[in-house]
Amino acid sequence: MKVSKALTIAGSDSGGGAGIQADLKTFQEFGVYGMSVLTAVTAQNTTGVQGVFPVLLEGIEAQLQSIGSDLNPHAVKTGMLYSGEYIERTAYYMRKFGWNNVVVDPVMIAKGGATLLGKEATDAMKTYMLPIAKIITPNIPEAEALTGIKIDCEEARAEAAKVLFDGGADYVVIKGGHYDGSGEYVSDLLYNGVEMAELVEKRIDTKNTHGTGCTFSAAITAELAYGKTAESAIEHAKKFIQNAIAHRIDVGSGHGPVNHFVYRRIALEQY
Ligand SMILES: Nc1ncnc2c1ncn2[C@@H]1O[C@H](COP(=O)(O)OP(=O)(O)OP(=O)(O)O)[C@@H](O)[C@H]1O
Ligand SMILES: Cc1ncc(COP(=O)(O)O)c(N)n1
Repeated sequence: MKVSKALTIAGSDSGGGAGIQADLKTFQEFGVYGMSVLTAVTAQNTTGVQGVFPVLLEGIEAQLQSIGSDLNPHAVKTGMLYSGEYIERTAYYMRKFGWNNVVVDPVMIAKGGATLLGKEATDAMKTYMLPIAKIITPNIPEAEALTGIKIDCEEARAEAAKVLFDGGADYVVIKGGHYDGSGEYVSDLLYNGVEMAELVEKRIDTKNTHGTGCTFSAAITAELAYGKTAESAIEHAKKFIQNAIAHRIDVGSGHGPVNHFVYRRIALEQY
């Protein structure tokens, strides 16, 4: 049986809510064969990040070479890339193997405030990752860091989306989870170089939002692996993350994860 294959290049979250674990769980939920290149190990749980331990650069290159020489993913996503040097080498291998269905989630800071990407790496993200990104999915603080634009209104968000498009991404999604936390709705802005569109859903009042960004971008990647268009992949991923936040599971005492197996659970509940 032929299957669609997706690769995540990201950090490990020992707590299982974000990073590689969120990505692989999401790939599985979408029926896509998941593969991983680990960039860093984090000691992490629902209360925060207790430690960050990068994988040797040599180890990252070896993993990329192993995947590229044999497994040929249909789509690839990046998450926590740790440093400018790691970004540059990762981009090199992505180009070398001709991976062009690429979703870049420019992970910089964990929800609890821990730094997951060195400040010096912002330039590397712009130089090496933006030009190979089919879709880039920053949250508001990440879009601000990448563009230098303070996003405090819709015009500023649209301006930032244009700057990221001009930097080389084919599609820009600036996520609204961090935007106006008191609003009734949460909106993500999608820009394809021609028009701006808003993806709007009801804001769910919950503290279980750990890993929302990872899960959302992994769902987009899974859909791209199936051969879906970018627009349709983003739309479906938005519905998935909404369901995964809404059908909450309770794990840990802090900011819990989203429900990665929500579709399976809904299917089981229907019996
Ligand atoms: N409370 C919420 N209710 C509904 N949707 C939400 C909520 N919080 C986030 N989202 C959605 O989840 C997705 C991820 O957005 P968010 O802005 O939280 O990304 P992020 O900060 O990169 O996530 P993380 O860093 O936690 O992985 C977006 O589609 C966003 O609209
Ligand atoms: C390994 C890893 N990658 C990404 C995130 C971002 O997720 P969040 O902002 O929800 O903490 C994380 N916490 N850990």
